[in-house]
Amino acid sequence: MSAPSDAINELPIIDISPYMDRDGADDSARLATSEALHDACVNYGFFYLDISKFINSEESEELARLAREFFALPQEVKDKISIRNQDHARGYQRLKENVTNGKADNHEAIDFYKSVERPDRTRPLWGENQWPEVPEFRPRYTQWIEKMKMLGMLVMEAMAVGLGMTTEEWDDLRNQVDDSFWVMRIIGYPPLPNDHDGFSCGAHKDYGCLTLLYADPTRSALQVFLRQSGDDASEADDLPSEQDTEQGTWINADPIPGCIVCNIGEMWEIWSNGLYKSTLHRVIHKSSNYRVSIPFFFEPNFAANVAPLSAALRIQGKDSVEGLTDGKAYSPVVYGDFLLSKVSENFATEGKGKYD
Ligand SMILES: O=C(O)CCC(=O)C(=O)O
Ligand SMILES: [Fe+2]
Repeated sequence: MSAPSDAINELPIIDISPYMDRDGADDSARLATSEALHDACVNYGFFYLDISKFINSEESEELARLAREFFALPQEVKDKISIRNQDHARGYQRLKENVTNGKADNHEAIDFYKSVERPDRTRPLWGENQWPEVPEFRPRYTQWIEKMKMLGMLVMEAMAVGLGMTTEEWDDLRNQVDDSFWVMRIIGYPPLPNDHDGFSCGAHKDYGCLTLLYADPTRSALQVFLRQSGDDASEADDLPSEQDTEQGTWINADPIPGCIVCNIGEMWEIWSNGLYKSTLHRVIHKSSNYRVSIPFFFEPNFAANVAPLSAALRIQGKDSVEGLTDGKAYSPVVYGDFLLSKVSENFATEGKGKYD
């Protein structure tokens, strides 16, 4: 397998500040951000978001420090908040407890989901979050969740403009994400031995809406699969090939100071009727340090009915899904049903509900 190339010159960097600073930025700055997002979603499905005006680096570094403090605890202390005590989704998962493409992932993690009104730990995903007893952990991460929810909403609005949606169309889309059934994972990656042919996290697509990933400065860990232009997306859908393929290459998406990595999940692929790509990615971490990453999955509302958007169909020269005669429209899904079907597959085979 050839070494992945450096993504820094390949994945675009998008400044979201025109959408954060309503008074300071003019319409043309916002439009430039939206157009850049549109291009990035058509061509890559992955990009860097410059959030330096929104989050200072000490804040995210402190999250990584708190995560390390938890992962360094004895196994039996970490197991006290195991997913097995709850709904098999919320809580701690041991090293290699997660499986992707039939292989154990070389990481441990804690998952948190949006709280539900009447928790029931016997119902998949419907339990309560379990917080480590590490001092400051809960308030710091709670603050992060609030910021990521706000950021997710701004990126959604900017993407709606990039897709050419009218104000009414954006109102409809906003109603599908304004009570986001978000997920936050805190992941710890010990190094993979150099001669190991496994994965820290196997190749997968995220299946929701937007992933907002803060990762510590470790390089050469997260890799993104870029298709060669002109390839038919459906060919690459059959991957997850873990090998280099004819159709594309794996590139590194190394952290850039002041930026987070953002990628779109399968819900955006449906909304955009395939115009936007949900892109395969994986983690191979072989450096000597313990890596920490914190993906925040900004998702649709649990009850959202996700279907191709008129704005995407207009770009594709199709007036409406009903009018399509070639049958090439993505099928709608109710987000919560889709999520449960993914998680229950894991319940059946693994006795647990891994998020992705
Ligand atoms: O750790 C990373 O960089 C990526 C993790 C990831 O892709 C995921 O949790 O979905
Ligand atoms: Fe992912």
